[in-house]
Amino acid sequence: MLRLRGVTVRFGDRTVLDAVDLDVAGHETVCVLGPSGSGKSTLLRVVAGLQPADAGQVLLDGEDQRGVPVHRRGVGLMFQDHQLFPQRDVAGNVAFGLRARGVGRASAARTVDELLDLVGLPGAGRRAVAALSGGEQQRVALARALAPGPRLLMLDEPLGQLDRSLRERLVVELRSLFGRLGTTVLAVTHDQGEAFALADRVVIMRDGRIAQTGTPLEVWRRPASEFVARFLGFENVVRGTVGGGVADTVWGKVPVPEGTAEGACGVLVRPGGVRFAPDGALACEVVSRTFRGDHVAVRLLPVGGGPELEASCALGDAPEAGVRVRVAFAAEDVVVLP
Ligand SMILES: Nc1ncnc2c1ncn2[C@@H]1O[C@H](COP(=O)(O)OP(=O)(O)OP(=O)(O)O)[C@@H](O)[C@H]1O
Repeated sequence: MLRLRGVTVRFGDRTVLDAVDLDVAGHETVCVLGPSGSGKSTLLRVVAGLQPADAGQVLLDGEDQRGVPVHRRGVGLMFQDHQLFPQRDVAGNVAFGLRARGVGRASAARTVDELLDLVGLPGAGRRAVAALSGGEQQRVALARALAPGPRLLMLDEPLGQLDRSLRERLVVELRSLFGRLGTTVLAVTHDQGEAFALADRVVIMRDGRIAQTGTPLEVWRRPASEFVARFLGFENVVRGTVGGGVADTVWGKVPVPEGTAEGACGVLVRPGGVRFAPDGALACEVVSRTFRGDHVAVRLLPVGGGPELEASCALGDAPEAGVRVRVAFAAEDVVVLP
């Protein structure tokens, strides 16, 4: 449905998008994730036609979009600050794109009612937008973006300004809504929880390039690089040298998955794979423990040197700060990075 080929954008001598290739299939929800300044919004703007590319192609349903203006691309946009028209009521906002396309008043009103039902605001048409909560305004913005029936819906930080619990609820609602409507969605967020909950596929960007793409599970299980691992919040990453089924690291020998190529690599141990064991080879001192809801994150400082590491343990099992422990590493939670 959407195909980017070698899309490059430069601002002065800075390359903000660097030969990006990306495909989004019909009915797919793809979330672009990445640190601030990695080029996520620029990517959306190029697809929308708000930013010309210096090189490369944007194809929608196989058609090159070069020279096609924003309003002829058939894409819906919803930006972070959702810019509702304060002087119009809810229905007036949602109907805006329909009326602009010459849809008759009665037909537009029917569509508005349907969309308000869909986004969970039935009967809200006559309400003033200024009197709505942030989450309600977000739903109105979504209904407005959906109203013209865009072939591609693009969301830039769609839930950015909402509080956490509302975001978590809306993300579930959005996913189910997109599933029911069969909408194709390209969304940008810096919040990995949001991206992982919403997306069929995530794209992680770094400095204008795609660092990894895959299903949330694939990316979570097998980050492709140290950058992606750290971006996802994994901190137990060290250099190592693989030989004979283990990696030699500053934390001692770490078991690696069968078939791992020998030689220099990065080693990621997920916190769940750092196990307390009386016969564990690595002696550590507990630096801190932090309650995380369903587990406790325990920071450990290796007694013999090397960077701190984090263990995840069950609520009742966390050792106290200052205690000496021994840890072993579980091979199934070790990921070898290039
Ligand atoms: N019109 C512009 N002129 C010059 N530089 C720009 C322009 N628009 C964006 N940039 C720069 O391009 C880089 C990428 O910006 P972009 O907004 O795409 O990043 P982002 O990943 O969406 O970041 P954020 O998460 O902070 O919104 C940034 O360094 C930004 O300063």
